[in-house]
Amino acid sequence: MPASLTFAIPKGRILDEALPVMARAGIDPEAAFHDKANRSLTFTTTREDMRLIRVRAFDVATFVAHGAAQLGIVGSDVIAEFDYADLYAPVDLDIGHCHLAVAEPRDGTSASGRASHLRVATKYPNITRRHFEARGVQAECVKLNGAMEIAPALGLAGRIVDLVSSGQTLRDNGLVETQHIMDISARLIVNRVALKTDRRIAALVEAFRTERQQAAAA
Ligand SMILES: Nc1ncnc2c1ncn2[C@@H]1O[C@H](COP(=O)(O)OP(=O)(O)OP(=O)(O)O)[C@@H](O)[C@H]1O
Ligand SMILES: O=P(O)(O)OC[C@H]1O[C@H](OP(=O)(O)OP(=O)(O)O)[C@H](O)[C@@H]1O
Repeated sequence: MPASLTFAIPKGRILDEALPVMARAGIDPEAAFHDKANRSLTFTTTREDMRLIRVRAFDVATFVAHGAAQLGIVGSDVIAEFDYADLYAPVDLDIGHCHLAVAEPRDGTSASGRASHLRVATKYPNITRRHFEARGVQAECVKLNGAMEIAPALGLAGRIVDLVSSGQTLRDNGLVETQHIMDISARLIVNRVALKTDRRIAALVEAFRTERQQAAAA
């Protein structure tokens, strides 16, 4: 029996969309996975040689980049933020669509002239710094892990960089989008070394590619 493969999936909102894609690629978690009362983090699957781990979205990339998991599913926002050399994202799963944007108060309270130095609240300090640097602006990032939208009203930062989908969270918190940074969707990610050394990984990448082609043609 070959060594078990570990597939990391995020606990959050991508999960519901990811499960049917995984099922069509031949991976179904055991029934306990769907039991909300179950606190286990590791689950068996319909493949004898694969287990799933359910972790936070940012940690999916970390587990896969370090080879602790060989495969995973994560948003392209997380991939861009970490920029891990050992992480390869071969398949766009066409789920979890949203975009990353700069936003500021609708009433203009953050716009104090043409600032060359900004303070930005975000979960994405690396993407944010790169985005502003490319425009000749130095961004001082205040790292938050959620609820970025309340930062401007409380004076923590003049602007935020966060994910936007419907735009409702921005609207409900008196913010407007001022710059579109990048479109986001969820990707299959694999560890590069594992891809080179274990043929099962390449076969799984192919299974996900085929699943996407069939979904697009349907
Ligand atoms: N509003 C949205 N619409 C579509 N996709 C989104 C949206 N918000 C987040 N995503 C995608 O889902 C991923 C996980 O987001 P989610 O909000 O579930 O995680 P989280 O709760 O912020 O993370 P954590 O598990 O670390 O608390 C993001 O990395 C992004 O790719
Ligand atoms: O444009 P919208 O459709 O309103 O979606 C955007 C919101 O969705 C995400 O948050 P999430 O709901 O995942 O909560 P979080 O604060 O825990 O990240 C994101 O961080 C925004 O706050």
